[in-house]
Amino acid sequence: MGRSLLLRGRSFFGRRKRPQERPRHGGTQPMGSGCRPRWEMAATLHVGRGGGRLLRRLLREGAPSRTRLFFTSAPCCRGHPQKKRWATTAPRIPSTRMALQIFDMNYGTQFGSLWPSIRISLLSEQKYGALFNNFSEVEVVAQRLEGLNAMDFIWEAQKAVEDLDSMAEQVSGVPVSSPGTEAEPCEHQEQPIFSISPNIKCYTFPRGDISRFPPAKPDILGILGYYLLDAASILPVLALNVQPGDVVLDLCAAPGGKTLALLQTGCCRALAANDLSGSRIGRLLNVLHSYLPEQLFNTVTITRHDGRYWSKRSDIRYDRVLVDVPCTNDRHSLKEEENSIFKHGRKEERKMLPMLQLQLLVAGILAAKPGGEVVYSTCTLSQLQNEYVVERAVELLKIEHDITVQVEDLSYFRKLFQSTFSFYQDCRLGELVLPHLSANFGPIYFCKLQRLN
Ligand SMILES: C[S@@+](CC[C@H](N)C(=O)[O-])C[C@H]1O[C@@H](n2cnc3c(N)ncnc32)[C@H](O)[C@@H]1O
Repeated sequence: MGRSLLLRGRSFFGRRKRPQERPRHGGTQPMGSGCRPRWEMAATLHVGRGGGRLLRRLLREGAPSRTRLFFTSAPCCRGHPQKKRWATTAPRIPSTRMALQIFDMNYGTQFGSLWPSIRISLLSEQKYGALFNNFSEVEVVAQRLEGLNAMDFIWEAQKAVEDLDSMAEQVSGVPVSSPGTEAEPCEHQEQPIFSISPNIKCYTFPRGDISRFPPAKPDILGILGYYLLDAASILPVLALNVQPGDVVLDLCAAPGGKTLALLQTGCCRALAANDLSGSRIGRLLNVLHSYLPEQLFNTVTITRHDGRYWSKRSDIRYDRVLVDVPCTNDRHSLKEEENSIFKHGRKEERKMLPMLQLQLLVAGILAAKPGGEVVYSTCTLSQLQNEYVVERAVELLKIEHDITVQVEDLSYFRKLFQSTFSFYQDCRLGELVLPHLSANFGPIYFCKLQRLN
């Protein structure tokens, strides 16, 4: 590709000129404007192949005195269009802005008229929940949280549904099921059975209340009373419906919010917490040490493997598997430059995310025993990383492993938790919590699958 060199005056490539060398009227002064420029030479060289060599020689040996060198974007002598050249210092668009541009393009189409409201919520301050630590001084911590006017949204939701059910019973005279109970099949029974992991408590401030939780304090044993997280990220753990004696795998576990929630159930006979990242495993270990008594450590195994190849490493088949995959992490990507997947150099990695997610989900399902249950979750709104991944995994397991997977209905989550979260109504397979200014949690997508054979 040819390039052209414009030779004018002197001073090139960053060397500061002495004041007497500087043209009095500025270097861009047009010729013939009445002021006599002090440049001795002004020339444009059109150079084809070998232009780089010429430039290096000029730099080494020095250009003629009072000569300025410029690259121009003039077409080269062969008439080919000039390739645009970027200085290495050209400012790059910040990752947060890049993320917003891409979201506007994709989510504008995906969510239509809902997008402006989701967008402003994503750009506003996020709301937190306090995951209650059952292994701390429970009464003191509960009093402290209730004193702040926060409520356990899981208990509130179950109570509200129980109240509705008993009202319905009184009106119809037909018994209806309650949350968390496996009722006998019954012809009259049309209410769904709410099956959620037990013993998990998570405090939130009421809708519209944007108060913040103070940091948790250690008790006399040094154990912290609650863990702050996006309250919607508890929903995938609730959906997993861990039962007493279950052997559980958390395939992408670090930094450990959901691992901690799984342990709060008190149901895990054994829990394998795995992650690929060593530094994030360090954070997971810190979390477990800060929140659990030592005797509970016997039930937890921490490993650092590539989750995609899990079943090649372990023969254990699990009752429950959580696959909380890496994703575009939408809220974080709009706020933080650091570690952003939208950084210039991470474009390829970003494009490959759905493939990585698919591989992790397939590995998670292969690690489940027949009849076992798997929850797939992300913190993105992207259909490509959510529903498409689930669809592809179901197809792939059938074709390549002859394994049948059934997607389970989680629509009762919408009814149960409607007063705390804003749910998207048009998901086909799973559930999606949409950020909303009055309940600024999420985005969290979760979908439950059962391995049938
Ligand atoms: C969304 S985060 C998990 C958050 C965690 N479940 C929690 O609640 O704190 C996704 C995690 O997947 C891990 N990861 C990425 N690629 C992985 C792989 N191939 N195998 C296992 N873990 C992986 C990342 O290091 C990251 O910690």
